[in-house]
Amino acid sequence: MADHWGYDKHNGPDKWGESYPIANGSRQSPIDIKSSTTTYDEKLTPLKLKYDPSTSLDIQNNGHSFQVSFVDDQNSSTLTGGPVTGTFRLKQFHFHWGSADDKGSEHTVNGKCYPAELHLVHWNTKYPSFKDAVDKPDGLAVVGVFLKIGADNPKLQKILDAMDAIKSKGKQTPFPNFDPSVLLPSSLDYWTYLGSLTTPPLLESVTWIVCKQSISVSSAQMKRFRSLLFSGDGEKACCMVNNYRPPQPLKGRVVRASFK
Ligand SMILES: O=C(O)Cc1ccc(OCc2ccccc2)cc1
Ligand SMILES: [Zn+2]
Repeated sequence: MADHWGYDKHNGPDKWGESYPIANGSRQSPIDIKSSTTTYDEKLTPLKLKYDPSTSLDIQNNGHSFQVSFVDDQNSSTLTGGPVTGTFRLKQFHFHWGSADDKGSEHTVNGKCYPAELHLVHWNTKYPSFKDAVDKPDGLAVVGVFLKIGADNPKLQKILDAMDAIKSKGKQTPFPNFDPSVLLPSSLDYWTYLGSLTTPPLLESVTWIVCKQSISVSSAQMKRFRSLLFSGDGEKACCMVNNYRPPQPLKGRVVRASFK
């Protein structure tokens, strides 16, 4: 792929395998979660997410999504329990969304798409840093939360208010004192399986933890997400929409449920 990867016809998910052969690997993400074929595992413990708002740093448009990054030099914001062993540190969260309310999530449930999906990215502290963890089979744990069209979600307001400052690729602005736990659903029941990054380099290093319960977002709020640009200042404006990879083959993997 001559140019950088993206989500267009010429550089999108169907083309990623040309530069990243692992795109056709044995544990790629996302997947369609077929609830009737998941297995309840009583050994799965509750997910423990402990987030310290003082670790939130900035919000940026990276040309593929927008992401909020966190200070990760201590165990201040962590994921423990659930399907993982040890302590994973929060590095960043970002979203994937569509050009309309009928698509946008990466994981699907019984073939159903949601208009957006939140990913909270954590790395395993058995490794010295995110960069060391990102290519290890047990390196990352990503919590996925579906966004479902409903009432305005006031918990998204701080993020939406920052969007004007990060409209185009490369823009970044301080984003202090944000508690990502306000974005979690009331129930932390989850599905879990072994998968990958859903963007290049598509590394097969993610323990996925997908929440069964969604959070709300209004159509008007989704329109604000779609006002962001993939393009940088001075480039032909290209709306940031459909930044999602479609479901990938399960290839014999088991999806476990933390709930009956
Ligand atoms: O949440 C996802 O979509 C999975 C995902 C998780 C982490 C991630 O990090 C980007 C990154 C990968 C490798 C090196 C540097 C940065 C990219 C994607
Ligand atoms: Zn993601």
